Amino acid sequence: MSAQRIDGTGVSADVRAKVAEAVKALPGQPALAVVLVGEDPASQVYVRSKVRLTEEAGMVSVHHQLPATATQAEVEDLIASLNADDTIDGILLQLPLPKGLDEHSAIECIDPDKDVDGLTEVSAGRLTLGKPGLRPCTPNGCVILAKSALGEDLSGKHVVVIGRSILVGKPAALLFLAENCTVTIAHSRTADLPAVCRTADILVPAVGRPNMVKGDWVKPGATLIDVGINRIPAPEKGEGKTRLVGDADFADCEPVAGHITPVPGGVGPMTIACLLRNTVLAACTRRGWSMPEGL
Ligand SMILES: Nc1nc2c(c(=O)[nH]1)N[C@@H](CN(C=O)c1ccc(C(=O)N[C@@H](CCC(=O)O)C(=O)O)cc1)CN2
Repeated sequence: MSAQRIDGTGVSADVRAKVAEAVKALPGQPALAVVLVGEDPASQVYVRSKVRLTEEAGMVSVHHQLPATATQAEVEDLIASLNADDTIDGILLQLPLPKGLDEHSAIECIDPDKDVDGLTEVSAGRLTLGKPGLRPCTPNGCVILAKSALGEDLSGKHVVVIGRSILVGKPAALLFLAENCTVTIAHSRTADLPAVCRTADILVPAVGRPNMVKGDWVKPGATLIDVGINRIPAPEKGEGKTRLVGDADFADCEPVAGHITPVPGGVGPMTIACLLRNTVLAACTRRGWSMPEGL
């Protein structure tokens, strides 16, 4: 038996369609400001997608580009001006920042009510305390994909998240906990990692190590939500060519798992869909609009 593939591209398109429907019913247009510092090619691609998909969902998108030589003060002054701009509902600072800039300090400048990435300390605190707030996009996407495979009720499932990053691992663990899952966070110092992974009903590798999770790390029938998006050399495609792979060895895990996300086309597209959803939620909260149903 081979695992059923979880179609992240399709699920993310459904989320974006719901966002677009919700936007039509609002009394005004939510606005997202995207800040890109420097010219990292991957970040440029992601920012272009964010701008295009924000507009396709019927929202306003404002793109701010700063040079790689921008100072910490210039980045933080721009964020402060976006905080003060009442027409802006969401602020996204594209990561990573160029070397020499302090990401944490810059993120902390974002008004938590406009923090559509869910990365400020206030957003993290709200998530930890189970209070309403804006949730980090990639982890939110993981939960939505798990539900698309297993149904709305994830309670009692044992989730093993591999990785403890602030962007994915820790918030993913908290989001699955909020779904009444039993959660284990595994990491580089975890003893007998394969054995821990084999206890998971839902396995969420988020470490950025290509093909690390092997088939014999997966409990038969388990759901594998692969957060890793790693570019590796692909000499079979020609000299200098590359391809994307996840943190799980797909060919090895697919015969064992019950459901599995591919890379590309799994968790990645959910990140932007959840960002658009957060932009609507931020606009509704800030402007006192009632929250659209079904979002
Ligand atoms: N401020 C943030 N910066 C970054 C985040 C984030 O959530 N907030 N996440 C990543 C990059 N990212 C969005 O910004 C992102 C990554 C991947 C994808 C995606 O759809 N990937 C495709 C493959 C794309 C390709 O061919 O390269 C897939 O997995 O199918 C979307 C968004 C780091 N920075």
